Amino acid sequence: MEKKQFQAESKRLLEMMVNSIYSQKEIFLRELISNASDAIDKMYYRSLTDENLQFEQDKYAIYVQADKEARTLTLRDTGIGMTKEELEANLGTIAKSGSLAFKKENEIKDGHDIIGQFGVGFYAAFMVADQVAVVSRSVDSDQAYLWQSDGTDGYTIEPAEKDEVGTTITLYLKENGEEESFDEYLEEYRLKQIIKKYSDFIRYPIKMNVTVSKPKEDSEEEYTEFEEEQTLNSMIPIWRKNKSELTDEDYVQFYQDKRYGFDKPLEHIHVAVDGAVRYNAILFIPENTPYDYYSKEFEKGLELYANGVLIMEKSAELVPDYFSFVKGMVDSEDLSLNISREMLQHDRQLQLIAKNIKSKIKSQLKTMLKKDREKYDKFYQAFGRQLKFGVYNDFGANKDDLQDLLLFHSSTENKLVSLADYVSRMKEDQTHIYYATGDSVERIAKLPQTEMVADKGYEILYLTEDVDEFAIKMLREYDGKEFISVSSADLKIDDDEKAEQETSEEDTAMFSKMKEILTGKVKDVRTSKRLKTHPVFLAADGDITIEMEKVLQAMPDNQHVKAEKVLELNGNHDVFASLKQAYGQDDEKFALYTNLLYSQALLIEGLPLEDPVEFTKDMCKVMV
Ligand SMILES: Nc1ncnc2c1ncn2[C@@H]1O[C@H](COP(=O)(O)OP(=O)(O)OP(=O)(O)O)[C@@H](O)[C@H]1O
Repeated sequence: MEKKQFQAESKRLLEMMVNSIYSQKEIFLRELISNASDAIDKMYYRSLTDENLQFEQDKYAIYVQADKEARTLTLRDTGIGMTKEELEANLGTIAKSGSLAFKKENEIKDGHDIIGQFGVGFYAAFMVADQVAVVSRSVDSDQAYLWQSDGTDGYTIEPAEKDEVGTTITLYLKENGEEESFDEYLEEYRLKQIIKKYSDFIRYPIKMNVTVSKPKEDSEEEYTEFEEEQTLNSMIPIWRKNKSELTDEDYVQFYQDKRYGFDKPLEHIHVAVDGAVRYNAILFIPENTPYDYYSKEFEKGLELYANGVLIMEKSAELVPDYFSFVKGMVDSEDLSLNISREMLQHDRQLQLIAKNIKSKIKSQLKTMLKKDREKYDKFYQAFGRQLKFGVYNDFGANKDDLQDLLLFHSSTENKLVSLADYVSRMKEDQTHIYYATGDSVERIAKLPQTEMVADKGYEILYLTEDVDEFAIKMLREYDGKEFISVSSADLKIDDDEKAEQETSEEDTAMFSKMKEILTGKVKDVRTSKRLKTHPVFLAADGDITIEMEKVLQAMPDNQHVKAEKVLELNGNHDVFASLKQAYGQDDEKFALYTNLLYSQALLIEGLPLEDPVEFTKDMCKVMV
């Protein structure tokens, strides 16, 4: 059977490609510069085997020049150039990559400097130009050729004049339309911006004549303008340098040049991995919380480079949410890019890198916590909240990774403490980790429910942020020790006091009466095992504590989740005696006392009084 070739309608294909592959037109410049860099790299590789060819690094450069009058943008390189046949094959055939072929022919396994592989990047020029002229002279030929095309009607090739080996590409920019202007690609600042963004780390200098103004010699107010050739890219990616060559200032400079933040980095992590996946990364932990950090506007992610060429400005997949404060970049030669280089084909490599990065950040933070506590405290102040969200989110999937990075206020220490610190200080008879919640350390320290635990000499973690208790509940335990709130019904303290406070039958009847008075407000009334000097306290039975109720109520999608409140009374307090006296003798007084005790308990918990006017009236009744 006769086998037929597919016929490609090149014109249509080119049109489709030009208009659908790339999401941003500015990319054309990245593609042409990458081609120029590849062409110079090929000269380098050629010089390794060709004795007649000397590769002198400083002879090689890429020149960019705009001509506003002619509305042209020209790129010139001193690379390997193309013969007539190569022009035809490489620029006349879509998806034919001379660079990929070069890599294969020369068996360049570590040919990681060569960027091109798909054979389409060049055509990105037609997104901004309606006519492209390429004059090229190959290192293997004395004759130069001009390749020309309008991107729709094929191309022409004819002999041309060119003194030096290399390639000059001239783009005749499209006319400005109503919605689109192409003039921006003639503006110096714009070209500089695009080059800096995508091609900053191309290894050869990208040069442009730029207009500079200087004060005139004899006057400070008058300026003269003149042209100066400037190199626009930094060329050497600092992440490829050896760590020992770099100073802290170099990293700060990089952080600021890249505008990762307006602050200074608190810490940097320089990674060079050469294993199952090869990559370099420079990661930063900023000093300050970005103003929009805890808002929806904040976008996490690291810059992603493939061979020094920017692929993505914010690759979110590279950092987990709980480390979303980390800024920086990753460069890898092992990424399977898609044709536009804007995305990755499949993200196995990316996942590997992300996993690796996660553990690097974690271990760096652990080291900081251990070795430089002051710095860690600073970090924790800025981003600790995010770590706690990390413990809570995803149903606690990451809690093991994060639990050792958490810090909390403490009843016994005048500083934030880690869970490991706490456990190391636990008393011999202590089986649980105690915590108390409230708006501030000062307020928690005064809470009646902390009395008993504190009296036992047990340390109490003070949870002051809304997310704290949710994170603790998600952790459930640390090092085999369960967390327990000082407000919980059973404090797990075996004590004789328990026996002391057994409830008598008479008290039970009195509590039922109180429950009746407080219908809908409390689930139960009972004597407290934990109160020492205070008369009353509002406990919560069940999983939802009063602090959690407060947080949930404040959320926009308030689910009306309520804690099961229990009024606990101190049986040893004088107030309890007064209450007992009123019970059965003076119903009005008994109701008054009950309501007042309940209101006091609400106030201690930081809960709003249901009826402040009624409360003051009750107070007055007691006073007169
Ligand atoms: N400035 C140049 N000097 C020498 N050869 C070039 C130049 N520009 C392009 N070429 C040749 O043309 C081929 C096609 O270029 P094109 O940009 O379309 O694809 P590519 O660079 O190979 O791959 P990619 O689509 O991944 O960028 C290149 O592989 C290269 O052989």
